[in-house]
Amino acid sequence: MIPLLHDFTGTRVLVFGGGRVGARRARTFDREADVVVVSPTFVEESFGSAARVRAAPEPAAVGDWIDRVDPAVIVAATDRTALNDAIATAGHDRGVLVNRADQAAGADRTVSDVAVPATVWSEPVVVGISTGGRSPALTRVLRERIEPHIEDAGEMARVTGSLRAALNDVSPEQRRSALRAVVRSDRVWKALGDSHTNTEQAVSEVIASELGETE
Ligand SMILES: C[C@@]1(CC(=O)O)c2cc3[nH]c(cc4nc(cc5[nH]c(cc(n2)[C@H]1CCC(=O)O)[C@@](C)(CC(=O)O)[C@@H]5CCC(=O)O)C(CC(=O)O)=C4CCC(=O)O)c(CCC(=O)O)c3CC(=O)O
Ligand SMILES: NC(=O)C1=CN([C@@H]2O[C@H](COP(=O)(O)OP(=O)(O)OC[C@H]3O[C@@H](n4cnc5c(N)ncnc54)[C@H](O)[C@@H]3O)[C@@H](O)[C@H]2O)C=CC1
Repeated sequence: MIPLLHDFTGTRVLVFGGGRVGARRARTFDREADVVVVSPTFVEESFGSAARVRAAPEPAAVGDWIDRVDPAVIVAATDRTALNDAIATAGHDRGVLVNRADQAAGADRTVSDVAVPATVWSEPVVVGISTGGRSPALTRVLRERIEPHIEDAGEMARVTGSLRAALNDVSPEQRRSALRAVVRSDRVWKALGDSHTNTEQAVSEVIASELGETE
């Protein structure tokens, strides 16, 4: 499976199942989409700002729910395999993305079947981790290990994003080498993680030394 990034802003996501997994999926998609969770019961856990609808649709009624909500993604997170099967089929029939929580999608997987990776955010940087459905326990541990390495990446992205725009009076080669020097600089990374150090100054010095050397 190849990871791709989707922008779900302005879309709806329909989750079937109000257990721990349904709640987790609701929180995942709540960052961008309007989430509706349909379930006869809901765990005592945050569902973000998702709308909770108390209902227990039978397999035959799933299509109507999808047509009414018109979601970009459907999540099958109920504890009933036959129902999750019906949800997946109804989603495939309508060309909607389907995420099944109860199986790592087998041989009959289609391009509409999507897996949810573990994610580490340092906005706007995001890291997704998957074991191809083989070992969610490993996915979780890898996520925990990666987290501390990503903490300052969002700030680095912002700093170098502004630099790309600001370095408009040098050649493309110089701009590239300056940006590469900054993202590789231990000094700049250290400054990002330390509120007492002036990041801008560290960046300026790295650039000056880099451009000085290449001129
Ligand atoms: C295929 C997938 C569904 C999909 O596509 O969305 C899937 C499927 C299943 N998970 C199961 C079990 C567990 N899942 C977790 C945790 C997470 N599982 C997640 C994703 C995925 N899980 C997708 C593939 C991800 C990949 O490719 O690696 C994460 C990343 C995201 C999330 O769920 O929000 C989240 C980590 C969040 C984090 O902490 O970062 C733990 C660990 C724990 O809880 O400590 C356990 C228990 C330990 C174990 O079993 O390993 C079972 C068996 C259920 C049973 O036994 O009944 C199935 C079904 C099956 O495999 O058949
Ligand atoms: N992806 C993952 O990380 C994991 C996946 N799983 C799988 O996902 C499934 C869900 O896991 P949990 O949330 O822990 O289970 P759970 O048993 O806590 O939740 C299942 C939810 O489905 C609801 N439900 C029952 N009938 C329904 C209907 N007709 N319509 C809508 N909702 C209905 C129940 O009321 C309950 O809220 C499990 O059966 C398991 O196979 C389990 C653990 C982790």
